[in-house]
Amino acid sequence: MSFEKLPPASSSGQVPTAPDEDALILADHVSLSFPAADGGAYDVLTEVSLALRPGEIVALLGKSGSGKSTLLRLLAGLIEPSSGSVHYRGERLNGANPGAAMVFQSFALMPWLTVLDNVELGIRGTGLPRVQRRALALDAIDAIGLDGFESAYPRELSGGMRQRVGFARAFVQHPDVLLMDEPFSALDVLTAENLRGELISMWGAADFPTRSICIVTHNIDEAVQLADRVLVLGGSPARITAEVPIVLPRPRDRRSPTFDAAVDHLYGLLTGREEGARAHLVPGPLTHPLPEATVGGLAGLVQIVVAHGGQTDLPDLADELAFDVDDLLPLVDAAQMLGLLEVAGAQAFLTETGWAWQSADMQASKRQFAKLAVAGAPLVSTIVRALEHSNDGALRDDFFRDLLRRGFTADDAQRQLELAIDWGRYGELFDYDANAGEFVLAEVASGLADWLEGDQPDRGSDPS
Ligand SMILES: Nc1ncnc2c1ncn2[C@@H]1O[C@H](COP(=O)(O)OP(=O)(O)OP(=O)(O)O)[C@@H](O)[C@H]1O
Repeated sequence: MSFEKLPPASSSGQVPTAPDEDALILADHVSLSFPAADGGAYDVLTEVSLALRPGEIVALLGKSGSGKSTLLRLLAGLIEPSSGSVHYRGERLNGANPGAAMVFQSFALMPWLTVLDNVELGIRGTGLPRVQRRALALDAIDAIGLDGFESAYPRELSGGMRQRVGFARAFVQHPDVLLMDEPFSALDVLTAENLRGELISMWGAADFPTRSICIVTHNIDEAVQLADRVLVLGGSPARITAEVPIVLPRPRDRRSPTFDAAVDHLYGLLTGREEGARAHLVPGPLTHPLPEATVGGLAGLVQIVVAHGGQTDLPDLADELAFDVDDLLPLVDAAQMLGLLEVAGAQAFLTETGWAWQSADMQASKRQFAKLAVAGAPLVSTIVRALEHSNDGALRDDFFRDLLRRGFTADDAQRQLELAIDWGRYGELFDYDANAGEFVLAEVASGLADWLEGDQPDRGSDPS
């Protein structure tokens, strides 16, 4: 592929120190809100500032739903910030970013077009003559190892090959900046590893035209493997909560202690410190949503930690279970919310409460869970309190849905209700009548009433 000659991209792992005025893309105090159902606004990002500088790969790391893809779309100029601004080479964006090309998790190919036509789409509208567009597309196809497949249709290709087409469609634009939205997460482990390796060798080649890559990921390992700098997104609305330089030479050795230390550090930032950052907020269903964890999943996690003697290294545990960080973190968050686990750095410890819960018989375990959920899970306690104050111990689900819609999308609000129902039913706090769309107070919850009215519910105290 005929890449224009450029200074070699950084392959030393050194974080470049170019000042922000040299930034290729600059986000300046960017906030973004989506319209909420009640006519208000749902804030996704707040006051995010970042610079993508020449010679660096930056990873945007955050939990699911933290706003990573939204931030990437802002950098691409596909959506406009509600406040603040995005600049490309000093020019404020007003529409699609002319220096950026995107690679999507879903590949985003046109099923009715061949590989060649899909790749050529990347430079449609550039004004280049057809012959030249074809030649460039063929070069890009060649560079990404797809020659021979020019006339194949996406349905004839494996996932890895389809993503290669996605890469070629971006590379054919010779973009200054490559914006990648979880490009490897829909691929199987080996294919993803292979493609990551190829991306890094292209990045290290002197004639690779792209000056900076920004990759969205929820995979800590991937962030440490690829990035010169990791920006951690967290909070609600999300902001950049940490910036971690990864100063490791390439190719990076996953088994090295320094690689491990970087993974542990990021794991700690994702699991622990975010809680700290939110600690000043009065916990409520909107500020402290229920993590995506069922009671069954929680019990499983606690059992595994017990099997490890009550203490475990979370990245090791994720590896051991062949889990993605995205799978494990919500369970850990939920266990922390209920006081079953404590997390320090990347280490998780079972608390006394956790030990007691896992060794209790079924009825005692349900009673304990009820107490913990009312004390630690704001949405559960909100539902119990509201039911306690209703005339007949029953309330329409719309009441809670409307409350939640002040801070969540319709889908997320529904998911919060489903999780609360799972937790509430297990603790026999309330039941949910799906036909009537009603929450109904369970008898056991009435016993919690006095305790709930107390000043500061103590997780260990008895409600009765
Ligand atoms: N067009 C939209 N309208 C309303 N809400 C949206 C829109 N796009 C995203 N959201 C909401 O914004 C929040 C952040 O979404 P986003 O996709 O950016 O998160 P993410 O960190 O990339 O998540 P994931 O890792 O699951 O892809 C989510 O709650 C999502 O539901």
